[in-house]
Amino acid sequence: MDLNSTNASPVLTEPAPINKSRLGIHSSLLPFSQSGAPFSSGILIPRKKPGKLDDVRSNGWLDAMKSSSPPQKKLLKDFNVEVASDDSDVAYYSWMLKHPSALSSFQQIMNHARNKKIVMFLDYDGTLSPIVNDPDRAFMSDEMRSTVRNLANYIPTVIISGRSLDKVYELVGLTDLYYAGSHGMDIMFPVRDSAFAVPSNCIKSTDQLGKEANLFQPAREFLPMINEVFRILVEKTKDIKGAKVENHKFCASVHYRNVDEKNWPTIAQCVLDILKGYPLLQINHGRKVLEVRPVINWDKGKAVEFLLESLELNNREDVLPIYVGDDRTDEDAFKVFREGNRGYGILVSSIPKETKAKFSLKDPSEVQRFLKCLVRWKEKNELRKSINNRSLEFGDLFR
Ligand SMILES: O=P(O)(O)OC[C@H]1O[C@H](O[C@H]2O[C@H](CO)[C@@H](O)[C@H](O)[C@H]2O)[C@H](O)[C@@H](O)[C@@H]1O
Repeated sequence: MDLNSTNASPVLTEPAPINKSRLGIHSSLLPFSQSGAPFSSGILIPRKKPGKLDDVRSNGWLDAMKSSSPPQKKLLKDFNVEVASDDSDVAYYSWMLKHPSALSSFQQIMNHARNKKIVMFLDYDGTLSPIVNDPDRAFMSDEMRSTVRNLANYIPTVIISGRSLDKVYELVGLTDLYYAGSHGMDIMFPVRDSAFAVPSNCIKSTDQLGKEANLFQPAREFLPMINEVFRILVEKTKDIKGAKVENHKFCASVHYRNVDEKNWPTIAQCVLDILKGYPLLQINHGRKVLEVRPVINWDKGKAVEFLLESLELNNREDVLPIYVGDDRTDEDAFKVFREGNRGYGILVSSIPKETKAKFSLKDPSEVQRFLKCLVRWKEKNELRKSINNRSLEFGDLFR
């Protein structure tokens, strides 16, 4: 990805022509035509996508909500598998033939990693922390934290999450990592003295340790809009029992995990009605969550490419990126690896799911085992290298 070419770049290299993007966002970031009626705040709005249905029953939202984190039986039915009592295991194991366990394929993955630099991308919720009812209590275990810390000693490690950058940093609490929040719309990366051309719309900031860092925020102009919508969402959903709205800076999440299923149409219709006033915002379906985000052409896949580029590790034969995630938003990163025939996507799922990931892991405890194996493999390699170096030095004594 050439970050400064106007075609591929998400980044403005010159001031945007005013009639193209009053938001200051390059047209390559907007997925469809921008000729439309002026927005009340003076922002030019894109023409609405044709054929969008205005009712949650007819536009597929309700179906998507029901199938997010579905009970096993329902999902197996979706996979056309006859479900009778224990058949779920059979279905899972036959799915694993297509997406083998990253644990049992560990040696195969490491064979491929030989003489390559691994870069690890880790999603947070459902990958490092188990899915729980209260998003404020989705903590990773101390053991997982120390595993990730050990990993980062050997391998550049990025945490990439739908949560805000600050929140995910607070939850992970490790300094030697890279972080991307708001589904990759808020990226902090180190300042380097190198050939990497820092995109012109990056801002200088400081990281958690007070060190100079770059911030890349391709949806920065949407900040007031997201804040406004967040406040409206909170207000309009306050009487729906169990509903919870989170502000993740460049996106807002409306949780319905704790809402009675009979009220799902109400919460969905409420979000849809609010979004009718904001054509520059769209909805993504996560795990029992509706995520409101800008319509810019940016996702976790683009963020992964951006981060690799900024670490000067993109499109290199000697680099093996690995991405572990559990969510639909992680599919964008899996797709980048699969289509580019580089790197490995690992889906965390205990049920069969349609995915672009090559491998699978059942749950966060398997993720931890996989990361531990990687640390051990790295430790052994380092030891081997230092023994080799020492025997070379020893050999020098006799030369
Ligand atoms: O990209 P991620 O790090 O996976 O974040 C995705 C969303 O994760 C959180 O919600 C999910 O986890 C919650 C805690 O386990 C769970 O209660 C919820 O149902 C899940 O959707 C987070 O709260 C969202 O804002 C993130 O977008």
